Amino acid sequence: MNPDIVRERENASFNLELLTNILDGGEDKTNRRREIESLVIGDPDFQHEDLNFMSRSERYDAAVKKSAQMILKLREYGISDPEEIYAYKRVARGEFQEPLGVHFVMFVPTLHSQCTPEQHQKWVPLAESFQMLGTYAQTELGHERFFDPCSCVHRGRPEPLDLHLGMFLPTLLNQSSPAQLDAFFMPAWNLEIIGTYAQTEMGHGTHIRALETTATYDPSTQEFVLNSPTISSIKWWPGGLGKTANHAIVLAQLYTQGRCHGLHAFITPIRCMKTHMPLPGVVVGDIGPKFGFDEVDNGYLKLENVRIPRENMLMKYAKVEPDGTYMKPPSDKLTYGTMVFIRSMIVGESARALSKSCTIAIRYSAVRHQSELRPGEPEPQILDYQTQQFKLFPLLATAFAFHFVGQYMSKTYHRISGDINQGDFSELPELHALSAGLKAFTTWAANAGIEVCRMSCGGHGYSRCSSLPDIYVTFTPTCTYEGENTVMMLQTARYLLKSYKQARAGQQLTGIVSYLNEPQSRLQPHSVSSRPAIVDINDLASLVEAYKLRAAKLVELAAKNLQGELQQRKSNEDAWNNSSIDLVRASDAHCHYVVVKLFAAKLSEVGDTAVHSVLSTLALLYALHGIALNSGDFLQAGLLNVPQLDHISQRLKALLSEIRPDAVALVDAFDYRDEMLNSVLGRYDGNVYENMFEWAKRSPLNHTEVHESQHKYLKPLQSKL
Ligand SMILES: CC(C)(COP(=O)(O)OP(=O)(O)OC[C@H]1O[C@@H](n2cnc3c(N)ncnc32)[C@H](O)[C@@H]1OP(=O)(O)O)[C@@H](O)C(=O)NCCC(=O)NCCSC(=O)CCCC(=O)O
Ligand SMILES: Cc1cc2nc3c(=O)[nH]c(=O)nc-3n(C[C@H](O)[C@H](O)[C@H](O)COP(=O)(O)OP(=O)(O)OC[C@H]3O[C@@H](n4cnc5c(N)ncnc54)[C@H](O)[C@@H]3O)c2cc1C
Repeated sequence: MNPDIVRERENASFNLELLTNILDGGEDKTNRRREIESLVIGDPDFQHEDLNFMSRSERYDAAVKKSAQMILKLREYGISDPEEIYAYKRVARGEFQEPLGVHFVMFVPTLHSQCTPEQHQKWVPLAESFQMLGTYAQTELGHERFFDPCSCVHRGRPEPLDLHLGMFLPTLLNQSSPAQLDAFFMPAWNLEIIGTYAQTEMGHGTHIRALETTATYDPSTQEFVLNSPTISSIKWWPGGLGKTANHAIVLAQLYTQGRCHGLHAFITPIRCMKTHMPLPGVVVGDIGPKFGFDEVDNGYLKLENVRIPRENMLMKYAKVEPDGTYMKPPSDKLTYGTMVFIRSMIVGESARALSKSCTIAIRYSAVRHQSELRPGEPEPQILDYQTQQFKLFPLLATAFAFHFVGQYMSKTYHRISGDINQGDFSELPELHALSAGLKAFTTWAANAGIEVCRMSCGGHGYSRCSSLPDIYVTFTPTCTYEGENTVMMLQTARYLLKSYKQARAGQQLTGIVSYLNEPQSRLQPHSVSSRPAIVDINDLASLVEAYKLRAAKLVELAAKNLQGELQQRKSNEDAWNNSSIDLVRASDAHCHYVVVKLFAAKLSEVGDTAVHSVLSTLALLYALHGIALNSGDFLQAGLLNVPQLDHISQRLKALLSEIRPDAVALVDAFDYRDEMLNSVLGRYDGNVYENMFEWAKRSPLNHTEVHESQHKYLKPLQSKL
């Protein structure tokens, strides 16, 4: 063990095990998680060469193999609790995505949430399916509960089966009639059906109302005919589509009786279940190498008059009768349910990606010595530089904040989606607004934070042995997929503005936007001199209040600007576009408030004094750092005065020093085993240099002493010059 890192751990002011228990949700949960992680770590079937030294094809191969092994072993061990499945997969996958991800997390849940009782009768009876479930049946949970797709949503490294687990299965679960569930869920669960979620097209990802794929109902054969009418309508991006999947949930414009009824979901067989060859009329393949996601075969799909039975339309909400009569869903946004689900889960993924990056960067900073602080003295640990602390500790605080927000988002999703399943759609708009905004807010912050962590490791951060480049390329698409972040912020803004208008009209708001009801007088702008600053920079409750007032102020500002535009210009749409910078700013402030509020609220649940103290320091750091970064907003809202800015900056420095002795213990509390971090820089024992040397020796370029290019090009060149 590296002596620096040993000393760091000895200096910790709190019992890190207690903090780990808080992060896990209890001591029992920590113990069980560790038990499960050990199942993978001790399993020779999961030992393999570092994927960094493999070609893309080899990585895809290894990822599919790993997915298959994981599924078999989970069933063999009888691990069925979603959190336990998640814990198992987290280690088995390391930084790699799971090829079956979207099958389980998007495909099956979509089926589940979109089937009708009539379809239920037609397909294999439910009970038979449960018998086939084996250990899952033993839990005696309701059909919607025995499989929790949350267990499959986690973005380590991508794998080809991710879309099957991540979107295909969840969509199955969310949108199938019970009959469809019986027909498709078990084959999907048993991987006879490997599904993906094919929504995005080459021409449109965001504006899904403009998708061009058509599904035209033919009553004479009771089939839908699927077509990709243009080049831009080719499905593009779905994970696992290129090589792995044999079915896709295809989102297409439904035509029946000569009318278009908008976007609906259709289970579409794309490859023969025996030979895996593409079916007639199906043109399918891999879209080629990307920024990351090497293990995943993101694919294209062109449909040429592909016929599927009427029963393959997911009909829990909208329906097409045999004669072609269309029946509307209770809400046309229910087709979007899978996206809301994944967005909610991505919030927790932001916390994980950032906490891993902080673990690597902070451990490395504790063992890396560089430059001189005081002449003649040994080189200090780079963690002793104030600037290094300023880079890393606010991110550490952010990782904790997002962890708690992720827990909240997951709970809220389950609560509201439970109501939706019971036919109560009243909280759907709030769920959509919250999940869209927090998905964008947390992924943007984590994405930027991972890169800061990488840079803070100097040159070695650039090496793949640090794992930081992998974490970055794997995580960064969360800012784009499941709803591009700016677009998501604008969706949240739409809800905020609607709520603001309702509040102005005297309506009592509930939920997270209820602060918009507070007396307008508190929100009037005051000149700094005429109004005492309300922020007590040492009091978290006061800071939460300041974030709330800032959010209210920015929502009001956006609303006024929009109103101003409307008075000057012609259409709502132009006015919206001309106010969209303000709208995104308002959403951002709203989300920031939610995060600070939830972090502060978490503290009240912490009993242990030492853990409470260190978490309070982090919460204060998070809140004050956010104010420093956005000081213009707080000044503009009259919540802060200029002298206070200097106090904040002094207080921030003091907080960095307070956190310094606990920094390594704080990242240890995230409890990532080396096998999960897969980072030479982030090793628990801190023995970085010798292991970096060993790692480099395994590079394929070192397999021979002299590379063949010497003989092929350089020697001949030398002889010519
Ligand atoms: C941008 C929008 C939201 C716009 O939709 P729209 O129908 O044009 O809506 P609008 O006119 O702006 O608003 C109409 C109304 O619909 C509401 N709404 C919009 N989305 C939802 C929702 N999900 N749940 C509940 N409600 C929703 C809006 O709030 C509006 O409500 P309102 O009229 O204000 O009451 C939509 O098109 C969208 O969600 N685009 C993003 C596409 C996306 O997320 N694609 C994901 C593809 S799968 C993927 O990326 C997999 C990743 C890989 C992996 O996970 O591994
Ligand atoms: C790794 C990866 C995996 C994916 N997996 C899947 C999958 O499994 N299944 C699937 O169906 N799709 C998948 N996708 C596609 C993904 O969902 C889309 O790329 C995403 O929804 C964004 O849409 P877009 O590409 O059309 O971006 P665009 O909408 O073209 O965005 C480009 C720019 O335009 C801006 N913009 C667009 N509309 C607006 C607006 N209304 N207001 C303001 N600005 C706007 C955006 O902010 C952005 O800056 C995947 C993508 C990636 C990268």
